[in-house]
Order: sequence, then C-alpha cells, then structure tokens
Amino acid sequence: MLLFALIVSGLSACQSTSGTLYEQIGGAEGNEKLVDAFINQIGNDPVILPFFENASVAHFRAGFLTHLCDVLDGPCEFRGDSMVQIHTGMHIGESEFNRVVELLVAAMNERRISTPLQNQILARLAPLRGEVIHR
Ligand code: HEM
Repeated sequence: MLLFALIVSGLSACQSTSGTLYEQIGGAEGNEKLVDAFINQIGNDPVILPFFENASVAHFRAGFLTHLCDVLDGPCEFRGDSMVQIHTGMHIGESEFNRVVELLVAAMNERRISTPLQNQILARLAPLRGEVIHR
C-alpha cells in the first residue's frame, strides 16, 4: 500500500499523460510560461526578430496564447484573423518556418516539456505550415 502511494505521488509529480494537451502543458499557467519562453526565444533570434519589427508584443502574446490554447484543446476559441490573413505579406519561407519551430522546441525544452508531448504539440501545428509560408 505504501509502495502504491509512493508510485502515485511520484507519477503526479511528473508530467501528466492524460487530459487534453492543454492540461498536459499545465493549463493556463503552463501555456503562459511556454509562450513567454517562446517570445523570449524570438527576441534573441537575429533571423526571426526582424519579422516582428512592427508588431506589438502584447498583441502577439495575447493572440498566440489564445490560439495555442485552442489548438491544444483548451477552453479557448481563437477568434482572430485566419492564419493566412495574419501572415500574408510577410513572405515567410520554409527556412524561417523551420526556425520558428526550432525556437518553439527550445522554449518547450526550457519548460521541461517531455519529448512525446512536444511531438504531439508539433503535430497540431504542422498542418498550419501551408497557411503561414509563401504568403
Ligand atoms: C505554425 C506556425 C505559426 C503559428 C501557429 C502562428 C500563429 C500566430 C498567431 C496566433 C499570431 C497572433 C495573431 C493575432 O492575434 O493578431 C501570429 C502573429 C504573427 N506571426 Fe505567426 N504563427 C506561426 C508562424 C510564424 C512564422 C514562421 C513567422 C515568421 C517567421 C510568424 C510571424 C508572425 C508575426 C510577425 C506576427 C505578428 C503580426 C502583428 O501583430 O503585426 N509566424 N502568428
């Protein structure tokens, strides 16, 4: 019985593997910490930062938070412009898209998100590639 209790408490201290992806990243707090780490990565990247030259960080943060919450099955509905509308005119290519994915992975590593969970998150974002690049 003691062993069982130890195993259960040990499991709950680790990342949960049940519930929505949003719950698994730690809900609203986990989402905010992840998005802030991502924004910090963007802020330090000489290739990607120039894309955000005229963007408001606060606006991007709020929009990305809601969008990610929505994509990860959290209790949010992103009602902003479509991914195509937002990124049209930015002339984003494959390499810039891949770089942004790398920055998100770096942010997820920083937040100690497990590799299997990272892969599930990336699988949700990958289909958006065509809506973001060459626009
Ligand atoms: C799957 C990949 C991506 C997703 C899901 C995504 C999603 C978003 C979202 C939700 C917003 C905020 C929209 C709003 O509320 O107004 C946004 C804005 C923005 N995105 Fe992306 N994005 C992706 C890839 C990229 C890439 C690769 C770049 C550039 C290399 C980029 C550059 C920007 C910029 C500059 C803005 C700010 C626009 C502004 O407010 O002026 N995005 N993106």
